[in-house]
Amino acid sequence: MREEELDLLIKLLREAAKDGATVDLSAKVSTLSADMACRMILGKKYMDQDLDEKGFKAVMQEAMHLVATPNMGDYIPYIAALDLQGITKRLKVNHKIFDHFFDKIIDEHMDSDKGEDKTKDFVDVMLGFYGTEESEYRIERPNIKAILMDMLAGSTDTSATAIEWTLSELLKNPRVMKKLQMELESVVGMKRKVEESDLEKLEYLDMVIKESLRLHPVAPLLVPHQSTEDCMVGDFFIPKKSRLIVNAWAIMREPGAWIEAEKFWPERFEGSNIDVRGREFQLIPFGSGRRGCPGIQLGLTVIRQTVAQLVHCFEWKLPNDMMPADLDMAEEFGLAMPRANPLLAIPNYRLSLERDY
Ligand code: HEM
Repeated sequence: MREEELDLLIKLLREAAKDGATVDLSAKVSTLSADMACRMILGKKYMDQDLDEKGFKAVMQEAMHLVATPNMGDYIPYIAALDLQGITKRLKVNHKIFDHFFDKIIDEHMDSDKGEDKTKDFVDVMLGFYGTEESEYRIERPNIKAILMDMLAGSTDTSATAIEWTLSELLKNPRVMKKLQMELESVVGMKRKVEESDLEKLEYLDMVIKESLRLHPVAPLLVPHQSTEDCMVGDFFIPKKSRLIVNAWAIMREPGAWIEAEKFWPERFEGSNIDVRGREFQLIPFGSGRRGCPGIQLGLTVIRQTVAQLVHCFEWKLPNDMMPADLDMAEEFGLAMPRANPLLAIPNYRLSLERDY
């Protein structure tokens, strides 16, 4: 189903390429990522209006923004009830929108055909444990909704943000774009599209994505953690129950840990065993340890497959004869850190397929 969704996007971009049109890549990738996530988690695609008139992306980004905004009430508990920044009020409105949406999805799944040969999606699996007395895993409707929220929030904005930053860096660095296209030409060839099974052979692609996640971590401050016991970190005493915020963005640009830390230079990973799984603390785009990201494998597959396909199928240039060096790379604040301004580019189809897809 991931392949089907990506094929739809490629088809749309081929039409744009015929007209020489400029494409809003940020919007296209965001829709792709939301559609993939909905199909994998909820079993089908939902239209923007199914959630709210503002649309899926806007409502999800509002949630991300609100949970990342420092709330004075967390630090001065006796003013929390006053909700001086209006965060609680806005979160309640946002929560209601998701709550109705998830109720609708659960009801649809409960009413749908339970035939033996029906392919089960993630919601069906959870409903298998719903209210049962027999299983040790018993979950109720609020648990299902919370898990759905985690899965959707974890998988939509994150992959889309990582893809838009990688494409931005490639457009800003034509040398790297060319080198990646040459790797794709030699591994995949110009007569077919990239398959998921090609990904493990694409070593330069892997370095490009690592380098992009290093400079543009999707969750720059990870997710707030709390210490379960008193401990020492270096010379610092951290009391039990402290809120801990890890500045992954700063760690991954730390000049003591990286040569020319600000430079986009994928070759730094050549022959290096530093990976993104949080075993080496200088590269932690998915966090580390027991509360590290559980969706890492899926996230990496979606990013690799999408970037590889877009770069293999099309030449890209910036609109209005903009020079690569002039591409703006401003960041937007939130739990996730997308581009502040959409990435616009003009595609030009470059494959000569043996068969049309
Ligand atoms: C590019 C893709 C992704 C990136 C960069 C990413 C990044 C992260 C980061 C940095 C954290 C916090 C880790 C920490 O604080 O140590 C996290 C947590 C989490 N991620 Fe991801 N993620 C991605 C994709 C996904 C996907 C596809 C899913 C689910 C399908 C997912 C589900 C989660 C969940 C549930 C948590 C919370 C884990 C916990 O608190 O125990 N993520 N992710």
